[in-house]
Amino acid sequence: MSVPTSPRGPAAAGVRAADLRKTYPGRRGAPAVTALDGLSFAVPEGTVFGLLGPNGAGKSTTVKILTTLSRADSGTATVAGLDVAREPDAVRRAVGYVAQKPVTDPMDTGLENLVLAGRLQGLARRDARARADELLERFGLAGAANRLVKTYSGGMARKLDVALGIVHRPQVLFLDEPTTGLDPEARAEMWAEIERMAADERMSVLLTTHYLDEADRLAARVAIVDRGSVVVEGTPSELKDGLRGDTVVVELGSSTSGPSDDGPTGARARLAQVLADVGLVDVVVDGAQARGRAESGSAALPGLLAALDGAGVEVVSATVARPSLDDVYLRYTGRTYGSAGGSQAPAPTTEGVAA
Ligand SMILES: Nc1ncnc2c1ncn2[C@@H]1O[C@H](COP(=O)(O)OP(=O)(O)OP(=O)(O)O)[C@@H](O)[C@H]1O
Repeated sequence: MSVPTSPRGPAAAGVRAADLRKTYPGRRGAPAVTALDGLSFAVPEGTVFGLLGPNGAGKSTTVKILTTLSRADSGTATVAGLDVAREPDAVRRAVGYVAQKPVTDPMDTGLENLVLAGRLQGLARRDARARADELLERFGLAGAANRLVKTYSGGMARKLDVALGIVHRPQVLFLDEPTTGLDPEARAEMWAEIERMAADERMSVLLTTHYLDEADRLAARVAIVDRGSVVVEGTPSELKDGLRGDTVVVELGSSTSGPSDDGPTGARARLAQVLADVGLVDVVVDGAQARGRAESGSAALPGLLAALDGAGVEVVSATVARPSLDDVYLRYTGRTYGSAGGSQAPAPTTEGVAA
């Protein structure tokens, strides 16, 4: 789980960030904000790397520095072997960036969008057309090449965004939330394409995502960022295997958050305590779900259900599973990762009991 520190190690051609620090000055008398506080990680060439973290953790600031849109106060970073502070123009040519917001023109066709992007990257008209055709084919958009982008489905439009980001054959691709809002089929297609780009073209991909299953499936390595630094880094398997025992998840009935003398927060705290009392660690109660880890989930379950019953808590279901990246995230940030919206659950709805 270590972060390579050699300035010219095998990771040099991918991405390497070492001890990045960045503070934004406070506006109108507000205190300064430390966005990055010694952040380090390395993306080996030709691999997908997942950068995960709660809102405000410093992911966007990191990507801005690596794509030369912002400068670090201190620390060093290389992208495709190039120093972002000393060789920004070369870095810009070496990277592709697919933002969350579409950059396509909805009133142009897919083909027109791609040809224009190629021309803007300095390709001759013929080469831009050839590259556009190649990318349309590859992303399964050839049949829709001459349709206005505004008629594309969400999945097709997102694929076109990614195609635009790689028109100039970048060595390193920054992908910000590539599948947010896509249906399962479109997500699966996008995943296959991302895997192919990394494997077949030795492209290094830095993925920021709010879907932990996406990071688990796609990323060779992930880093969890919190408060401006990497709190843990490794392969998804390493990180999950690093958590001992099983995860126990209890879905609670609607009566659970019912009347309570000290309100819902007090009810959640007491519920968390019930789980902790039967030996569960890293306990969190979040909405209608309570979870924690036990050395043996199946051994802990009868006692847990009896304790919940004794406390008058209605249980809808209880499951035991191997730890997931959600559990890793919770362990290292102390927060759960929200599902669709992606941010951590707001503090007041979550009640935890530390290990
Ligand atoms: N231009 C800015 N001026 C002042 N503070 C900023 C600026 N940009 C970011 N910040 C602050 O720096 C911290 C890190 O923000 P950053 O956007 O890098 O986090 P993030 O992990 O990308 O979050 P999100 O997932 O919400 O995009 C936050 O506290 C944020 O409010």
